[in-house]
Amino acid sequence: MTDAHGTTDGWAASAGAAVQTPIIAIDGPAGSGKSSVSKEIARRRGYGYLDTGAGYRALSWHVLDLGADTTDPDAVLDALTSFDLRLGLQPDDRTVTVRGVDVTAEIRTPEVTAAIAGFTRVPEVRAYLNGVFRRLAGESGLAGVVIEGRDITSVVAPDAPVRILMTASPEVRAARRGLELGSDTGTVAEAMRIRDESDSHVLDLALADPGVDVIDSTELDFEQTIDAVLTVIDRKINPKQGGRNGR
Ligand SMILES: Nc1ncnc2c1ncn2[C@@H]1O[C@H](COP(=O)(O)OP(=O)(O)OP(=O)(O)O)[C@@H](O)[C@H]1O
Ligand SMILES: Nc1ccn([C@@H]2O[C@H](COP(=O)(O)O)[C@@H](O)[C@H]2O)c(=O)n1
Repeated sequence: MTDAHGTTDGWAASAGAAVQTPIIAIDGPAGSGKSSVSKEIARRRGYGYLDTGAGYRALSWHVLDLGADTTDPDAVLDALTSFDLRLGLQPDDRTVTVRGVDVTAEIRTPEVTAAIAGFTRVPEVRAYLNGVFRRLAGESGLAGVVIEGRDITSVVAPDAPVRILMTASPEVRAARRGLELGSDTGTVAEAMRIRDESDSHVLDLALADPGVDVIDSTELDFEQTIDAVLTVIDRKINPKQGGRNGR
């Protein structure tokens, strides 16, 4: 596990500074496949995997645990002073701790998930978390880090050599998530609609930045999606080889 409060040498100090660790930046709406695809890419390429949503979830848990109001910007900013977050970068270790407490399961509860929306529009909070994410990736010493979230291609790592926006139709995303959770697709679809709406201020699905590759997995199975992502990575990181599969 890596300490989120490490020193700030190198590229981690600011968004535009020199990047030593190649970043694969992946964004997408809820259920678009970001985390499952990013983890598999990290496994196959020996990269680290950084789930920025887990950072937002951990902060939500922390503020609630302090008994503070997640919709009060001052309370959330106060809470940052005691936010001792540890996030693993190994794709098969999802452990998240806050102040030494293992919150890996708690951060996925509906209560914690719902409370995140209270502070995601506070610029200082986003800037703080972005600094944490950049430090974690920049100090990892790994051959590469796949960072996934909502604003990675646009804000956290706009200079990343590989930037991908993952999409899938709302119906397909809800069906996949419903299958995963064993839940009713209609209920899942409604929860996703609410989250997509709330997240629309950080992720504009209609407007991928120039240079961002859009991968729509609506008609793709998991393996085909991985193949599409690897093709983009190889085209962007090893352009002289003409990309994976000669593309
Ligand atoms: N191409 C695909 N074909 C079939 N199933 C897929 C595909 N891509 C992802 N899935 C499945 O869809 C579900 C949602 O994927 P995942 O959890 O990776 O989404 P996410 O974008 O990280 O969601 P969230 O933002 O809510 O965490 C998972 O069960 C995953 O295995
Ligand atoms: N870069 C990010 C990542 C996440 N969020 C917010 O956190 C919520 C949970 O994220 P998951 O990836 O675990 O679903 C998400 O709905 C966003 O509100 C964010 O703002 N920026």
